Amino acid sequence: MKLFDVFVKESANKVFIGLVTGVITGITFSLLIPLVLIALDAPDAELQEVVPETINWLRLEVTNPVLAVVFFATCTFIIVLKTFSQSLMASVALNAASNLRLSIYRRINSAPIAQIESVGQSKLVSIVTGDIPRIIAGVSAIPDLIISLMSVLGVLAFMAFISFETFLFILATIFFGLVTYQVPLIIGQRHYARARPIYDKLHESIRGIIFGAKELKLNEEKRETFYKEDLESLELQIRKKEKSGFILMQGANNYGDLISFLAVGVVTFIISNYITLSHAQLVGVVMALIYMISPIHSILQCLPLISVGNVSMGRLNWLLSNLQEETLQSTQEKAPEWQKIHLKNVCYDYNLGAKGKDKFQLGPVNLTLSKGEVTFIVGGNGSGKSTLSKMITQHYLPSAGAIYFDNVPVDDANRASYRHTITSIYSDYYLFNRILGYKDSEVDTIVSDYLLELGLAEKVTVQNGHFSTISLSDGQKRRLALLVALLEDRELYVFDEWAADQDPSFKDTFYKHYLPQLRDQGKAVVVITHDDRYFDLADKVVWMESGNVSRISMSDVIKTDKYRSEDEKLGTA
Ligand SMILES: Nc1ncnc2c1ncn2[C@@H]1O[C@H](COP(=O)(O)OP(=O)(O)OP(=O)(O)O)[C@@H](O)[C@H]1O
Repeated sequence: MKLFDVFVKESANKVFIGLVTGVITGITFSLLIPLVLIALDAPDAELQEVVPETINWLRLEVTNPVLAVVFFATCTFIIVLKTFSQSLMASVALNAASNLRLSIYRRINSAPIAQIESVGQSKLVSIVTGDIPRIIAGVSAIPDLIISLMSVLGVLAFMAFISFETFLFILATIFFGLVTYQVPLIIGQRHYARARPIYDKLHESIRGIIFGAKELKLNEEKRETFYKEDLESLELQIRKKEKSGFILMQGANNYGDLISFLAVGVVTFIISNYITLSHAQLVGVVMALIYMISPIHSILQCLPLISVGNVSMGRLNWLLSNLQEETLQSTQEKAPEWQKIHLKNVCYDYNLGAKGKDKFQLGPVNLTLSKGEVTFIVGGNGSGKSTLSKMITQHYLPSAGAIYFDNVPVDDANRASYRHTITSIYSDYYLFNRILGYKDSEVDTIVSDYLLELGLAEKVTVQNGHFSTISLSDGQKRRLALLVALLEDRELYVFDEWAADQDPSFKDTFYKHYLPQLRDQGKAVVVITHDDRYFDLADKVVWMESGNVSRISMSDVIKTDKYRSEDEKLGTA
């Protein structure tokens, strides 16, 4: 997609009307010049007989009143028409810009999690906050460019009318000016374009300085190294590239501003030696050229914006091709009732095609999860617990094998419906400051009860579904996330190390109260945990090792193991 397509696709009709009115404005503008020339030079003899040459109007002496009225009426007409044309084009540009932003939000919203993770947060943020505004600026410059182009075309038409040969000379001069203007402009833009990938790295470093502030604060050497190598050096690279880009572009702009005068010089000093022009014709051409300074200046102002916008458009196109929409069917349909989830030879590959230590393959995993059952997934760091759970919650799609809800395989046609039966709290969960999907105060009472139950009532209140604050401790935030999950009342619950930062008493409450409660309500519950003290509370424990399920223990075995190990401890005591 090109920048201009974004603009035209928004409303081709309006763009066409804007173009036509732009042309009329340009041509009308050119008509002012002969009017002035006539008034200055050769008042019409017949006109003089009918109308006195000078009249008194509001104590002002007005020469050639008929021409004066025509002149000011034309000026008013131009102002009205130009404003109309600009407003029309600007409204198309603003709509295009806003719709573009909305489509990006929608695309991110509907992209598969794996693709969002693979693009990376920094690049995503850099494109949304850096490139989109540049694209918007580029799109917004298109109307000005078009209207100014039309004005220039109108004036050129007027010149062709005065003297076609002169017009050809001027056209050649302007063409030469515009071509030579492009050289520094293109080099300048290259410098800007080279700065963009450095911005991506800088965004990552900025995240480091904000989110790693605590770590850096405690180690002067680390802080200095990070500052120098990851911030200062990138800033210096960006500064260098942008400075040279700016100087070249500024030089190009100044040169561009003089293109019209260049033409004036050519007409005054050169063309007059080759083509015979009357004094009136010469004055007319020079006036027209001087008038062209403003639209040419505007064109040259717009061109860099449009071209920088095009660079950003390239990055956006890259993002769009790497962030595809999931081909899911509408979520309106309710998923069929289910009792069990079966994972059959399910595999997942990060970095498909990668080799060696970059490659992690999960599976093939065979596993059954049941409603009314609490399943713990346990294992060492990096063994694949979260990856497995993200497949269970339908965030990652298996690269091989299939997941069945009872006997129904999950596919694009029903995935959205099954997702509606699932809720999860991952370790990188995001806590919204309100309860989404509920209207007004209908949830306030039930949320207030939960806040009391979760020990948060003194910290947080709720009004019309909005939490009074989410500036809470890590453990408290997780309790609020648990509240939201409980409120959703889904059929499958997945908790990824939810209890990791809870105090001992609440950890106990989670394992001994909430998990059994969810099981008694007939929910399927999956808990990723390292809390081996509570393993015996699970109905099933799935042990992961290097991306594979190494063992599945049922509750009676876990309990026997636990008592055996406690006996052993007592025996050795
Ligand atoms: N977004 C990702 N892109 C590429 N590889 C990834 C990604 N996320 C995880 N991995 C790799 O997959 C492997 C398993 O990660 P996973 O998060 O599933 O482990 P885990 O058992 O949950 O670990 P932990 O107990 O530390 O949370 C790791 O080796 C990791 O490097």
